[in-house]
Amino acid sequence: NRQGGLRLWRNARLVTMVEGAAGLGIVEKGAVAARDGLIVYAGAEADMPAPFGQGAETIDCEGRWITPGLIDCHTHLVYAGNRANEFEMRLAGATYEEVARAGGGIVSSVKSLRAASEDELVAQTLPRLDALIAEGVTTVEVKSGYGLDLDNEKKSLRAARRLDGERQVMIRTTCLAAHALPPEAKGDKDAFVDLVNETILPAVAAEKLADAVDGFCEGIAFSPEQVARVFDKAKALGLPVKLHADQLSNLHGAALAARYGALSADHLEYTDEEGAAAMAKAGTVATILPGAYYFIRETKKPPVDLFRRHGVKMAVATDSNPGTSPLTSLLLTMNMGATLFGLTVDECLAGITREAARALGMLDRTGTLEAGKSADLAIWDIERPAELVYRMGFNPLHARIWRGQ
Ligand SMILES: O=C(O)CC[C@@H]1NC(=O)NC1=O
Ligand SMILES: [Fe+3]
Repeated sequence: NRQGGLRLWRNARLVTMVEGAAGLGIVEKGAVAARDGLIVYAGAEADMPAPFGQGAETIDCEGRWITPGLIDCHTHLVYAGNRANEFEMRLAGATYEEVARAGGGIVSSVKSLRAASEDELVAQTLPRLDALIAEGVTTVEVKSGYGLDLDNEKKSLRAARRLDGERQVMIRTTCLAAHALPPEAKGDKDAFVDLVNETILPAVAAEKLADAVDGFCEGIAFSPEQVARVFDKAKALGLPVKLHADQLSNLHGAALAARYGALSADHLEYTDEEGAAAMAKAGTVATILPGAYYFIRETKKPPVDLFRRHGVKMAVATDSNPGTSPLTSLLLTMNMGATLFGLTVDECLAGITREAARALGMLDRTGTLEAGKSADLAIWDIERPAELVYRMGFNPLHARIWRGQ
């Protein structure tokens, strides 16, 4: 019989990601014990208190590496249809403006989402979620942002919430109603922000459909002033904020996010030193999204050196979305972060575990191999952790454990 459902993974090499430990917090000859979905021990097998060994269901990991379950802390995973046609148009030389005039861009995803039922959204999202899960992802953040009216934003967030009923995964949802202007808004951004603040956010908060609120601070989207109005409302509703900031220009979105104590500011290609310093002071995580940079052939890289110098924590995520980052591999995302932006192996692995958990306000529950946290593990057929960043398009996952199962 198993002692109180105790499970023990032994004879492993641990990437604990423990804060403050040197590098990856590696423990050779390590073991992880879990009971009722929580880690009760993670460390050297020789130091493990005796009770955790007795009566446990024991798995010999045969020297394999164990990391925390991976966390994709920035996705737009719930959407309908796709925009491969735009991709072809752009390859044929069409500009973004020509694509937009042809009905492309975010607006085309809005039309597709509005035409899809909640069930259809779930069905179309599951294959993308399965691709992430196949690589050991145990927590995924999912944004709305293609509904842009009350019913369709709620439909999107309900579909996102349903994902953790369909799969063994932790889903965190974010309301990104301030993503783009819907056609019916006829260019009136301030009136749309009123709709977001007076109609959408209160209803989303009342039904607990979102764990955070996000916005797109950009010339083609919303100004810092308009984002500030949305953030004031989010704060009034008791919801944490995050921001798509300084992606295509420097509107000082990073500093704005920091001023609101945002969990994270994301993209950040055009962020300056003042923004980095403000983020460091506020503890706002910099979420690096190399997939979008790569896919839209951006040339301005996020200021990784400034983040390092100012001690800004960095997360790494897929930004999985149909327009600028149709990417569903967190492993490939790490390779892009290293190859394109010079992130180190340690920064990439921290970026999809501990720092991704921090960007979701979930560091108390996951992101490292420590007692008391959810027993979310990924077990790998690799000789050294760098292999998880080095390869492009190869998945060395041996086993994925979510809440001890
Ligand atoms: O093109 C799309 O569908 C989303 C684009 C995506 N959203 C955002 O705020 N920045 C982006 O790159
Ligand atoms: Fe995004």
